[in-house]
Amino acid sequence: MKKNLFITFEGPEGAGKTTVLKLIVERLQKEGKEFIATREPGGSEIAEKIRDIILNPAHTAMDARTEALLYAAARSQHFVEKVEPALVLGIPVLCDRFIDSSLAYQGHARGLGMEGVRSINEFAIGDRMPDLTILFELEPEVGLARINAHSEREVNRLDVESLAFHKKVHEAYTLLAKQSPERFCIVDASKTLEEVVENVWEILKNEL
Ligand SMILES: Nc1ncnc2c1ncn2[C@@H]1O[C@H](COP(=O)(O)OP(=O)(O)OP(=O)(O)O)[C@@H](O)[C@H]1O
Ligand SMILES: Cc1cn([C@H]2C[C@H](O)[C@@H](COP(=O)(O)O)O2)c(=O)[nH]c1=O
Repeated sequence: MKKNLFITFEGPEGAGKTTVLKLIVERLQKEGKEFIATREPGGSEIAEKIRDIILNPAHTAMDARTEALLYAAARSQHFVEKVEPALVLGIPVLCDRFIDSSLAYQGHARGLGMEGVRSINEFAIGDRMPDLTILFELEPEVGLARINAHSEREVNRLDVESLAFHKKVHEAYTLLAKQSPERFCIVDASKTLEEVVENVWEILKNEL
């Protein structure tokens, strides 16, 4: 049976992706599994620098196309430097956000169109899609309330978009999951953190 080597975590702001991934990483390490965990935008030195430019709240003048191209540039660098080499060696990769974030945020919520954004990403990374995507399903209001409740979290340029924008992001994820049911696995992220971690673990434990 083909192994799902390239696994991405997706979903709206504050859905718990980063927190859950950290806890899953601890479990996998305890079990002595070989894998890498990474994130987008970022995950490599150059891509982290691009992340700083994209997410800087002072960059209010950033054009939507510039934004989409910078995400794709960061993805290309991260993919070539970190993701692809691991996959070639058969090492599983767990990635906090990937191309679906661009389709949802830049393609749908920013209104650039999913097909245009898909095509610049094809230029960036070819046709390599994740094997499995865990979608953290959560109403945007709940996710935004979670991140606003934690004042220590750095607020980025996308966080402060309108509720209407975040509703579009949520709508896009629902659409993407419907378009590719063979790849998406939906987790109810409104449950307690412990429950969500268990649900994700159930999905992943046989994959890695
Ligand atoms: N199931 C949960 N119930 C309640 N709070 C949660 C849950 N999961 C995570 N949180 C809290 O919500 C906040 C946001 O979580 P986290 O940063 O992991 O989300 P995220 O999906 O990575 O968000 P973003 O994409 O915006 O960075 C954190 O303070 C975290 O402790
Ligand atoms: C990969 C990617 C991300 N985004 C957005 C989504 C979030 O608002 C930020 C990343 O912050 P996080 O705390 O690391 O989740 O960037 C995007 O709009 N497009 C993308 O391709």
